[in-house]
Amino acid sequence: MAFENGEVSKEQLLHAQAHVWNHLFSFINSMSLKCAIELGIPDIIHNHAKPISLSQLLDALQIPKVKSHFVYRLMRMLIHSEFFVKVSDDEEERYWLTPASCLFLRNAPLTVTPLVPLILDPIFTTPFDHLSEWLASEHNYLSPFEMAHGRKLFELAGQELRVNELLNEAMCSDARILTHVLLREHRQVLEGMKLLVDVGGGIGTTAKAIADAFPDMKCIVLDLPHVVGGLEGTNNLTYVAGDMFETIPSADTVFLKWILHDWNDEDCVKILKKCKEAIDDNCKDKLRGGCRKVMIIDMVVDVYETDNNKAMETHLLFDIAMMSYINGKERTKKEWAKLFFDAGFTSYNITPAFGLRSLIQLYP
Ligand SMILES: C[S@@+](CC[C@H](N)C(=O)[O-])C[C@H]1O[C@@H](n2cnc3c(N)ncnc32)[C@H](O)[C@@H]1O
Ligand SMILES: O=c1cc(-c2ccc(O)cc2)oc2c(O)c(O)ccc12
Repeated sequence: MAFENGEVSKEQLLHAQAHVWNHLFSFINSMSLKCAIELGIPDIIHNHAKPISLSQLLDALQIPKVKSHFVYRLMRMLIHSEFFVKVSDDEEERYWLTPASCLFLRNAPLTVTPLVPLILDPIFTTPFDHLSEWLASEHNYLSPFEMAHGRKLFELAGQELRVNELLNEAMCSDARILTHVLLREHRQVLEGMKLLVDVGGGIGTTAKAIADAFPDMKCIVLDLPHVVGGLEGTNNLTYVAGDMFETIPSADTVFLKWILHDWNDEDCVKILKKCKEAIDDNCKDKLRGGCRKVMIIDMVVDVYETDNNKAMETHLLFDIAMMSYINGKERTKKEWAKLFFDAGFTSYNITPAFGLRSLIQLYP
């Protein structure tokens, strides 16, 4: 196909050019959002308790009037991206929140604000500068992240408190949303369990919510020493510092939320075999009984209709992100099934229970 010889129409040429512009400038979407969150615009509008005019917004931001037009343009961009809506009255246009900007209210129980400093921190964006070099290189770097920083992500998190905190806070905010849905909509999948181990459970947000909702269930959080070291458990919640590739405490249920997408197939099979040992060990202990299974919360790329383009884009973005941070991947139904059978499990079911993520239940 050539533009020069008239094979492609003038409209197609200009459409292609606009497509390129949109694509190359799309990082400005993230950066405009980051700017609004750093300025605290969602909280200002929320605290105002009714749609806010541009001049009221400038006053609250303590931004001089000479910059009014710049803030207007930032808001116009973010209205287009569906983070705010414009409400017009007789005098002037006013801004109000959307469901997406409500997720950025700092003190809201389900806030996602900690994702911004994580995903847009240079530690996490620099690996993308190394993507082509990594693909073309003969070095044995596991990921563009390792090529950029000379260390793997979880190694760096173990060495730099700031990175450890960025990761843990972001995971915690995700766990709050997930448990909100899990405990309201899918509570039955947890019923009857006596002992659950949350493998790579971070600082324990998910396990704590489950332990509080089921006081008769005992929960264990297994994670690396730099994550769980020094954390205090409760009556029915215990922290264990360890390595999931070595030992997973025995339990009737092993819970893996957003773990397997961090690892390649070979490592996933190793982890799943350890999970199977953990539930098989528990079976030998007849006193515990319970319902033996592994619960996985992760993406299944092809559970949605093929015409759900937005869901597909999110899956693809996560897939490239996981490849770049950690040599992980997002998997299709067929790829998941292979891991499960290679690890010795006999059956499984997939429920698209959490928006773009699914609940996979695996049975020995
Ligand atoms: C993507 S985070 C998921 C955290 C949590 N499951 C959640 O979804 O909120 C991955 C977690 O796995 C932990 N992790 C990485 N390698 C591990 C290992 N070898 N043994 C135990 N945990 C590990 C990390 O420290 C981190 O907390
Ligand atoms: O950098 C990240 C970000 C996430 C992430 C994205 C969306 C959420 O709602 C929460 C967290 O997840 C990551 C992850 O699982 C990982 O292993 C490495 C990096 C990140």
